[in-house]
Amino acid sequence: MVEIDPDFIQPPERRPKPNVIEAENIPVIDLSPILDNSNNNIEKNPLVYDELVRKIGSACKEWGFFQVINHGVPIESRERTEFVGKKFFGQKMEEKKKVRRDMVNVMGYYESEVTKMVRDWKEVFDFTFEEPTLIPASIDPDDKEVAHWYNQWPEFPPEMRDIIREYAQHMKKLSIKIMELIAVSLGLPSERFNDFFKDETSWIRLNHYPPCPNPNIVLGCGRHKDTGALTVLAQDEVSGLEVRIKSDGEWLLVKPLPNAYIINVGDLTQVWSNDAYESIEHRVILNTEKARLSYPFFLFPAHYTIVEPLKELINDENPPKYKPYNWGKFLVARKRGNFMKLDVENIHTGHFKIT
Ligand SMILES: O=C(O)CCC(=O)C(=O)O
Ligand SMILES: [Fe+2]
Repeated sequence: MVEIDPDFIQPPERRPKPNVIEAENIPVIDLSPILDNSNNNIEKNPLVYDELVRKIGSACKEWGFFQVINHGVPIESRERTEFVGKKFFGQKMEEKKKVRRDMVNVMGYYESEVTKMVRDWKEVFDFTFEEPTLIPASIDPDDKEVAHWYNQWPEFPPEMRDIIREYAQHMKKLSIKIMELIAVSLGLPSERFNDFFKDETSWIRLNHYPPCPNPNIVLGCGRHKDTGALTVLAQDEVSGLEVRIKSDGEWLLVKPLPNAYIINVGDLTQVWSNDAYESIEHRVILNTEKARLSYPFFLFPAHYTIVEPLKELINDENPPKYKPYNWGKFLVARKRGNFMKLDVENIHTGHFKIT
């Protein structure tokens, strides 16, 4: 057996099972009724829209995630993103480290991510959507000073900046469309969430998981939930994403469906909906032969957003299940936690739960 750095080794209860089970029945939702140029669009066919909303609502409730097809994102943009991502990660470490992230430049390359206090077998590249992104300067609740996040664009491949920027626009558009469907499915006006994203802190990550000599005791990404409103995730043809389904707590592998996107309900949607919808735990398993690339877009609101269950969704019978929290301060604390290595657990949404 090849020696593995102990920082990567998962405790026995978090290791992958020897027999991977493929998920069946994951909802696959056809978004063609809401495409700009659809023949079947909502004005022409309200029943089709109602059916779409019903499917989204039930996928959010029963699963906390689903896949979408006919989503309107041009396949060329996705392919170009995957191509430049592979080119970037294929470089020598010394080149990649030129754009390595640190406490000040939180965007860029990184190879030492930690999830739940164990190192992930992966390297990442992070890009913020708005340049610059406004963010609190510190975690101190009384400190009103604002700082800025900028991207660190690599020299190679030179076309990466334009390709990722274009792709990010498609991700934003798709994620807002899905938030609109989620809003309607909760009985709210479709644009109910939109103002939260005016000065958004959304970002894109490229995840590269190299083959691993011992995938039985190591994970590409440890179990976690995504903290934002929702995640729009693309994966290449190599499988690895597992989700922990709600009905029986079993880990199931999400087989790649060509050109589909995986949508994860995030913790924010859970809080806004006062637990009507729940975020889902997921992780990434590895294999000994093939590298894998995935690239999530994390839809995050403006830093000054006070996150709390929506007033329309709470009442005497259904009181708020979360204390309000400031999104920017939370985000800064999380980013800081990323540098605090293996001895402390990172802040998470559960800290605001009213018990
Ligand atoms: O690689 C994947 O499929 C999932 C990655 C992920 O969960 C994340 O980056 O938050
Ligand atoms: Fe995730």
